[in-house]
This record gives sequence, C-alpha cells and structure tokens, in this order.
Amino acid sequence: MNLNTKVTLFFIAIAVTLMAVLVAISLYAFRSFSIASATEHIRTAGEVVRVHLTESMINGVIDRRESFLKRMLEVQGLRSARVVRSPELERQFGQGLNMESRPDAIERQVMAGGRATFEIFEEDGETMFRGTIPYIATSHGTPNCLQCHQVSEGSVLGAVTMTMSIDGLRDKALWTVAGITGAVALFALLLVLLLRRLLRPISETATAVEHAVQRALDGDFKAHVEQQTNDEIGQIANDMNRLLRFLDNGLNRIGMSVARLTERPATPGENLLTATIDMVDGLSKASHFKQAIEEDETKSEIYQRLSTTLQQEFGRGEFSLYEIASNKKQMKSIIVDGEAADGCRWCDPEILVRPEACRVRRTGHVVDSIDNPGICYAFQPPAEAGERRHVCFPIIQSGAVGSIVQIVCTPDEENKLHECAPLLQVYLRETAPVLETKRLMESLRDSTLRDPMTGLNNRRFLEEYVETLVAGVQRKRAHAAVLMLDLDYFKMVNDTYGHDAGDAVIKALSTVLKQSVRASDLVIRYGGEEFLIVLLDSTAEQACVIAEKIRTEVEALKIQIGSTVLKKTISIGIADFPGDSSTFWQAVKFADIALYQAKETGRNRVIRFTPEMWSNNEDY
Ligand SMILES: Nc1nc2c(ncn2[C@@H]2O[C@H](COP(=O)(O)OP(=O)(O)OP(=O)(O)O)[C@@H](O)[C@H]2O)c(=O)[nH]1
Repeated sequence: MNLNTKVTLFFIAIAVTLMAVLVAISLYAFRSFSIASATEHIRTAGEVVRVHLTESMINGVIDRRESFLKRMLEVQGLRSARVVRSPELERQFGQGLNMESRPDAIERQVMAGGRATFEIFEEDGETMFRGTIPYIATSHGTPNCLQCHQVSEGSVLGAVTMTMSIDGLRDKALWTVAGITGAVALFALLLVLLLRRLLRPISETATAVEHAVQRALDGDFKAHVEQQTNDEIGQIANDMNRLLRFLDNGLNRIGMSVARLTERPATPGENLLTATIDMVDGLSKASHFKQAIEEDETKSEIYQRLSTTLQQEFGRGEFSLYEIASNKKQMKSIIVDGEAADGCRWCDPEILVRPEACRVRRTGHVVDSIDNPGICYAFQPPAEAGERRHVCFPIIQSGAVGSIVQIVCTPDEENKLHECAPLLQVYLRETAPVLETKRLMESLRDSTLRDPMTGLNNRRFLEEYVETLVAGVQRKRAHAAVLMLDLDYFKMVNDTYGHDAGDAVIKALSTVLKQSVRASDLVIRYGGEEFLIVLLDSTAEQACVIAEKIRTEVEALKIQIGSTVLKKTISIGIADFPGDSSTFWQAVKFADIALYQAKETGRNRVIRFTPEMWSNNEDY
C-alpha cells in the first residue's frame, strides 16, 4: 500500500469517525431540544387551560369546558387534552362533567405526587409526547383557590393531560442532521482530494526512489527519478539522480579497472555491484595469497599453498600441478588432486619425459577442452573417472612455461570452471614471479652446494647437511659408512696429459661413483681429486663390499683422452659412524686415516679403519 492510499484511508477513517460523533451529538441535541420544546408547549397549554377553567368557574360557564378543550385540539400538533379531578375535588363537586373520564395511572400518580410527568411513546406509527400537569391549590393567586375549593393550601385539585405529535420536530431534526452530515462529508471529500493531490508528488517520488534503489541493488544505476516539484521532495529526486549518476560512473570505472586486472569478461545482465565486489574480494584474496607465498621458504611450500587455494577458494578437487625441469627436457608432477605425487593421473605419463607432448608446455597458451573438446591428446583421464574436461594454465617464468596448473571437471561443472578461470589466472600471475624468484634462489643456492664440473655435492653441502644426516642416523639407531676416496697418482695425469685430461678423469670417476651407490647415499667431491661417500643404513663391513666394487670398476675404467686411453686406480678408506666414532666428523677423520693407510700400503686398495690406526695418529 503506498503512502497516498494509506493517508487517504487514514483521513477517510477520521472523517467517518468525526461524522458519526457529530451525528450522534446532533441527534442527542435535537432530541433534548424537541423534548424541552414539547414540554414548554404543554406547560403553556396547561396554564391556558387552567386560566380558562378558573375564568369559566368564576363566570359560571364551567359547563363549556369540554367545548373549549375540543377547540384546543385545533392547535397544531395537539392531539388530545383532558382534565381530571382530584379525589378532594370529587368529594366537593362530584365526579365531574360528561367528557371527564376516570384518571389513569399516570394521572393518579401525578395527583398523588403533585409533580408534572412527561413521556414519549409511539402510537399508530407516530411519535407522541404526553404531559400531565397537576393543578395545585393556592391562596396567593388571583382568584384565591381556597375561596371556592374546600381543600388545604398546596393540595392537588386536578390535572390536565395533553398529547402532541413530535414527528414534525423529529423529521426536521433528521433533515438538519442529514444536511450537516452531507456538508461535512462533502468537506471531508474535498479535503481528501486536496490531500491526495498534495501527496501525489511525494508518493510518486517515494515510489520512483524505491524502484531506483531496487535497480541499484540489482547492479543497475541507470534509473532516473522524475522531479515533480521544486520543494524538498524535488530536491530528494535531484539528489537521488546525482547519487545514481555518481555511483554508475564510479562503479563502471572501478568495474572496468578491476575487470582489466582480472581479464574477466562482463556477463550480460549481471549485477555490476556484486560482480565488482566479488572481483575486488578475489583480488584482495589473491594479494594475500601472494604475500603468503612470498614468505614461503621453498617452491614446494608454494605449490602446496596453491593446491590448498585451489581446493578451498576455488572448490576444485581434481587438478594437477606440474613443473618443467630447468633443462626443459623433463616435467615433474608435483601435486595431483591435492596430494603430493610423482606420477600422472589425468595425463599420459609420457609428458613427464617428453614435455613437448604437453600442449600447454609447447604453446604457452591456456588449453581448454571445454571450448575445444579433445584439444590435447595427452589428456587421458582414467576410465573409472568417467567423462572429464580439462583447462590447463601455464605459469610463465623467465619467458617460458615453468609450471602448469591443470584443472579437471565433470561436464556439469564446465560453467563454474569457466567462471572462476579469470580469477584463477590472477592467482597464477601472482604466483609466477614468486616461483621464478624461488627457482632462481634455489638454483643459486644449489650452485653453491654443488661442484659445477661433476654435478656432485661439495664439502659445503656436507657441512650444511651433516646435522640432518646425524639426526636421521641417530633416530633410526642405524649406521652410516663413511668412505674417503682418492685417485692414485693423479698429479701425473695433469703433468703428463694436461689439466683437461685430469678433469675428464675426475668426471669419469664421479659417474662411476654415482652409479655405484643408491640414490639416497651421498657422493661428495670433498677436495680436488678426493671424494667422500656416505652410505646410509650401512655398516663398515657392508661398505667394504661396495668400496671394493668401486675400486675394481675404477681399475677397469678406460678413459679416452684424444688417441690415448687412460686407466687409473683409486684408494679408499672406510669408517663407521657411529661404530667407530660418536661424532660424524671424527668418523670422516678416521676414514681419511684409513685412506692414508691405503696409500701407504701400496694404493689401489680398500682399508677399513681400526682403532690402532688412531692410536698411531701422530704418524699421520
Ligand atoms: N685436472 C684437475 N686436477 C686437479 C683438480 N683438483 C686437484 N687436482 C690436482 O690433483 C693433484 C693431486 O695430487 P696429489 O694430492 O699431490 O697426489 P697424487 O698425485 O694424486 O698422488 P697420491 O694421492 O699420493 O696418490 C694436484 O696436482 C692437483 O692440482 C681438478 O679439478 N682438475
């Protein structure tokens, strides 16, 4: 119900109530007036009858009383008039004249009480007013009643009863009330019409403002509120239009800027306000995400955070994160469906060894099988998963695809995935430089811990890693064998064939060493032509077997240097940690002592450290 209707109904209710009160008061007033008027009439007529009766008695023509009473009835409205005698008068003068009937109950009551009585009653459909007035004997009047009547002062001599119709009075009253009511109703109607006319601009402006606000809530700020007056209401319409223009302009600019940032295409008919709020919200979250990954220590932490974001912010359950190796010849599966992984679930595993098979890696563009079904042959979801689509996003680092995010969805999730794709790309754009920085830092750090010629870890790496290594051995209550290896007469190679030949020998040896131990073991280039191997979960006795194998392989190794084939031997010293020493570096020292022993006793041999070697420490 609008304001105009409400106010109209309110005024009509007030007008009706006022008219009802007015009619009630008027009717009551007219009734009181009619009764008072009729009473006065009857009192006057009664007095006339009394004077006439007295005069008739004095003049001896009382027998004409009845004709007088009959003539009285000719007075307009008067319907009956009669006189009755009191018992005292009957006792003195008898029962009365011919027309004089017996007093009725009211007359008897009036004569007994000496007080006039008036009443209204209905007769033959007519409203009648009856009055019965007593005649009281008094000696003070002229003539003196007590001269003729043998009664005491104040006695009732008789009563006159007259009836008159008050229909005429009632009709007049009703017509008057009807006239007043009609006039008031007309006035109220005019008032309501005037009020409605005054309220119309307020009501219409309020309705227009309401519609404009509703459209604004739906993201449409193009509504216009018509200015109908030049007063405050018109000012409200004006201000509303200014506000709408300001919001429309401002939100359009914000929306366009945010849309440019997110590269999100506008959807026709979308709510601009909520879309902008969502986009700003998304950008804010992406910014927090960037801050978080910048503070992450390693790439794997970043990948893990990205995985958690895909699950929690984007509601994705099926996805893969891949990383392209720095030599670009391999691809590593980092996370699949939220879990750390080293294989593929959604793609042909061939991409891991031949990254070119991955379309995103090859093209550097988003690969979307929703828009282009079957676009990538490498996408091979497992049969039990059912029908699936994929959108793969590249994360560009140093101008090339460094990592890949693959999102997998069912056909009915296609739209949802497309909707969140722009924001996801914002996250990936934020991730790219951070991943790149981390990758560079890791590679820089790796280079300081690695010997560039052989690719083996260096002594510095061992120094950094030793704490973890010792903790692992102690936790598992296991043994680690420390092997110290040194090429025999290596100086001779340099001196005879040159430094490059010496380098080639060292490289060939490092390959043999790497291939001779497990991937979990450590092979370290400890010095120039000196190497250190830590065999984890291995006692010195088991290490002796491996060391012997290394020795024989090196002995059999043929290194081609130009037209010459070189053959070298190696000496190896072995110590057991913690079997020989409770500290790791002491075990290294013991392995070195054993190596020295091997050199001293002829080279090309494996010597296991014994405590006696240490007791002769001063020899070394
Ligand atoms: N080519 C080459 N030579 C190196 C490298 N690092 C150390 N050397 C050389 O390796 C030689 C080490 O020789 P020595 O430790 O004196 O002893 P050796 O000749 O190996 O004899 P023994 O160890 O006693 O059997 C030195 O001449 C170093 O210059 C390297 O990276 N490349």
